[in-house]
Formats: sequence, structure tokens, C-alpha cells
Amino acid sequence: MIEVRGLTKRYGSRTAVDGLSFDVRPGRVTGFLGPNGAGKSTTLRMVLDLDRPTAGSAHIGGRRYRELACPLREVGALLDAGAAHGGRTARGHLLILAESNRIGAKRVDEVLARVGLEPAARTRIKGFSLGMRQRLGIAAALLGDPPVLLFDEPVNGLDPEGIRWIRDLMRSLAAEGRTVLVSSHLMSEMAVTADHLIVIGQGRLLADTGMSDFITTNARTTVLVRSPRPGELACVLDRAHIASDPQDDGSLLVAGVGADAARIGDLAAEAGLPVHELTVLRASLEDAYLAMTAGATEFAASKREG
Ligand SMILES: Nc1ncnc2c1ncn2[C@@H]1O[C@H](COP(=O)(O)OP(=O)(O)OP(=O)(O)O)[C@@H](O)[C@H]1O
Repeated sequence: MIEVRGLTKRYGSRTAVDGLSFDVRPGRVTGFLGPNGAGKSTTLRMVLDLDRPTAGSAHIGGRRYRELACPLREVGALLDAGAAHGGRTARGHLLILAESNRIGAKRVDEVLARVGLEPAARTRIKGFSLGMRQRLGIAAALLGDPPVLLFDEPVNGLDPEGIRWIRDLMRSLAAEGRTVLVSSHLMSEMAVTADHLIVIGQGRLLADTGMSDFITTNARTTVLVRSPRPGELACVLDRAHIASDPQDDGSLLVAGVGADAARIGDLAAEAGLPVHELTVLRASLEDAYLAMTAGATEFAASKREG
């Protein structure tokens, strides 16, 4: 469990993180989203005590990072996959980390196997591809078998196979009961990886909600209705105060509050109009995310003007 309370970071006159409070719970993947510069990395750095908060606190399992007796056993993090020394081998790099945290060599071999780096264990890191570096960074995060894991943009620059591998890993870590917080810009990827979302904009909390609630609340569902008599159907809907938008192919799209497939179907039946298709077009996470963050930008702009 991670508990963030009133977390604030100012760099001079710029407020990067602004009174942020949220919990990250175990047993599920929590996606951490926000536009560029929203303050995600700064937040993660403060949770890991790599940056000092101007105000507020972050606790991991009830303690601040600096109070953890053996941090690697409490929290694992992938912040910058390029951080390992290029002259070392993958195994050598992990052995040094393990030794300084009193973790045995057996665990090094276990994590190398878990991330699929066994064949490259004795290869120098400077010859590693981006995907191999990400795997090595994840191996380091897993070294202490920690209950809490933080990943900042783990799929950056990975090929589809690497992206799928990370997705499966995140989900299996959560299924083991761990707390998993992952930031990403790839909405399609987040949509299939995360169970819960924390969205920030300009350092402030915009949403802390389940994935499906987030989409339902922030993006309009649309209903597509197709009838051989679209003009008459549009009039029937109009009389029920449901606005429809005629499409070139003869179908009608109904968005917003009137987008209720059952009601549209009932109205057509009452009017004796045939319906050949009635489809609920669900919004994507990307639609919902863009709608929400666009709103946040407008809000910030009007606030500044006011
Ligand atoms: N060391 C620093 N000195 C001054 N400003 C900083 C520093 N680190 C971050 N910032 C500023 O704080 C804000 C938040 O940055 P941060 O990197 O946390 O955002 P982010 O959400 O991780 O963005 P991205 O998605 O682009 O990585 C930005 O405006 C950034 O310019």
C-alpha cells in the first residue's frame, strides 16, 4: 500500500506537484496517467525519497522511504532503465545490488529467469537492446521480492512482444497480491493492463477511480441506430428530446444523455418503425482521458484569466 497525503513540490515559482493525496492498493494494477509535465515522475521520485517534498508525505507500508530498514525488500522501482553501468554484465550488476542489500546470489538467478534474461546473464550491458535494459531494470526492481512496485513508463520504446510481456508481468505481480503503480502514455496499453486509475493534471488529482467508471464518467457513450426509415425515426427521437445525427450511410448516431439503446428501441417500436441495427459504441480509455485532460487544461486557463 502506498499512501500519498498533501504531496507538494515547488521548483522556484513552478508548482510541479500540488497537494496530491491518493492511496495505491495491493492486488491490482493502478495506472498513473497525466499529460507531459503533469508531475508523475516528480511524484514517484518523492515516494522513493529521491526528491524532497515541499509539503506533504508519502508512505510505503506505513513508513516513509527513508525509514525503511531494507528498502529493496519493501519497494522495487523502474525509473530509468539506462541507469546500469554498461561495462558490467547483467548478472554482475544484479549481484552488486544484491550484496549491498544482503540478498543471496540465488535470488539474482531467480529474477534473471523471471525476466527472461538468463541467456544474456553474462553479456555486458552496453550491448543490450532497449528491451533488454527494461528487463534488467525490472529484474533489479524484483530483486528484494518487494510487496510494492513502481514502474515509470516501462513500455517506452518496446516492441509489441516486449509490451505484451510487461503487461503480463504487471498483471501477475498484482495477482500475487502486490501493489503495482505504473505510469504510461500508451492509453490502449493502459486500458488492458490497469484495473484502477489515478489521473493527474498540472500536479493535481483529476481522478482516482476504477477503469470502467472512468470511461463511463468521462466519455460519452454513443448509440448507432439503423432503420430503413431514418427520417421518420429522427422525428420520433426528436419528439422525445433525443438529438440524433444522420450519417452518410443512412444510420443515426445518438450521443450523450439520450444514448440509451433500450429507450431508442422502444420509441422505434412504439412508432412502428423497423430497426435493422442498434449498437452501443463504447468509448475508449483514450477518449475518456482526452476529454478529462482537455477539461483540466481549460479549467486552468480560465482560472488564470480570472
Ligand atoms: N528538477 C527540476 N527543476 C525544475 N523543474 C522541474 C524539475 N523536475 C521537474 N520539473 C518540472 O515539474 C513539472 C512536472 O514534471 P514531471 O517530470 O514530474 O512530469 P511528468 O508527468 O513525469 O511528465 P512526462 O510525462 O513528460 O514525463 C514539469 O513542469 C517539469 O518541467
